[in-house]
Amino acid sequence: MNSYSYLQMYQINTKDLKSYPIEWNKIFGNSNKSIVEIGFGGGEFLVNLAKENNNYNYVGLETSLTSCHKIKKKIFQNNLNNIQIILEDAKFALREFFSDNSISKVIVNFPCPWPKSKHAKNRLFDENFIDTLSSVLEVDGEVILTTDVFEYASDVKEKFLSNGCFKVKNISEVQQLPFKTRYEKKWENEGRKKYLLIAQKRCKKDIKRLLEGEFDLPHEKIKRLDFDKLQSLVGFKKSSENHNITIKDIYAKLDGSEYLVKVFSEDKGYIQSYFVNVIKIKEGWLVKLDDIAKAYRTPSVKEAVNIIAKELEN
Ligand SMILES: C[S@@+](CC[C@H](N)C(=O)[O-])C[C@H]1O[C@@H](n2cnc3c(N)ncnc32)[C@H](O)[C@@H]1O
Repeated sequence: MNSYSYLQMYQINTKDLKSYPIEWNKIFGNSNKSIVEIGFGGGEFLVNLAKENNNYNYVGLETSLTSCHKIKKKIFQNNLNNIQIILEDAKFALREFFSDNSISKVIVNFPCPWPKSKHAKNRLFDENFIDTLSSVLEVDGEVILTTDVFEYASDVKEKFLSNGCFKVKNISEVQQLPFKTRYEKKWENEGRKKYLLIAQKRCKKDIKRLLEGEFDLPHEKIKRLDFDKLQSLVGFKKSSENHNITIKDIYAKLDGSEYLVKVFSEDKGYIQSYFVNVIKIKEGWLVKLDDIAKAYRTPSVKEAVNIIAKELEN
């Protein structure tokens, strides 16, 4: 194996899956329970945890590609086969990729606190996320949050209590984590304190997932293509209670046999940017979700393919 081949390993290509939630026991080839770390950063905590205890499967969720590369190097160097990672927003990933009652612990070390109220929507712990935790954790399963911001810990504690499905221990000050992380070192150097919050699941709320079940690539056939109609789609917007769709632009292949429609869509706050292809085929034109710049086949993505086909057909 050359020195960078490990970059292809340990990461699930979640957009390629044919069904959701993910069957983790098939991925790991065992019946162990799962522990999930959100925002693993340099990967110090998750890798050491996985080295120490082989009785669990470990899944790391991160939005930073650099962090994913860093942890893969550590997993490879330690020859671990009990960690998989996903490059994705944890609010989406925890809800869509894990079935009910399937996780033993969710660990979050030093999440970004987003202290300004205008940035509050970026905070990890919101009401929907706590509903997700109440579904995906097993009964008695725990959320273990460490933060350097006491107000953040108290705000999260209040949210767990108002959800009603969690028993929450008092926030305590901790001296050090079992494995030191990059941010723990950073805050220690600045003399900041660390606070621990543990919430234990007691009951379950039902959540609606966007991706449950089996998925095919959405596609529609149309007989003729009116180029003026295609062009007029730029700027098209559709908003409904649960999703929004905007057509941003259209790109053409030089020989006119294929067009790429650039779409932004949002499902319950989850935003995707992707392409819908309009391709010449023998019997007319095929409108389908582009399979190179991939998107999850959420309701808004399926609707975008249908809308484009319908508008072109009219
Ligand atoms: C302050 S750093 C802490 C990193 C690490 N836990 C540590 O203690 O060194 C927060 C990390 O969370 C990640 N992150 C932020 N929002 C996220 C989200 N919604 N889903 C997954 N990861 C997220 C960031 O990319 C970043 O690596």
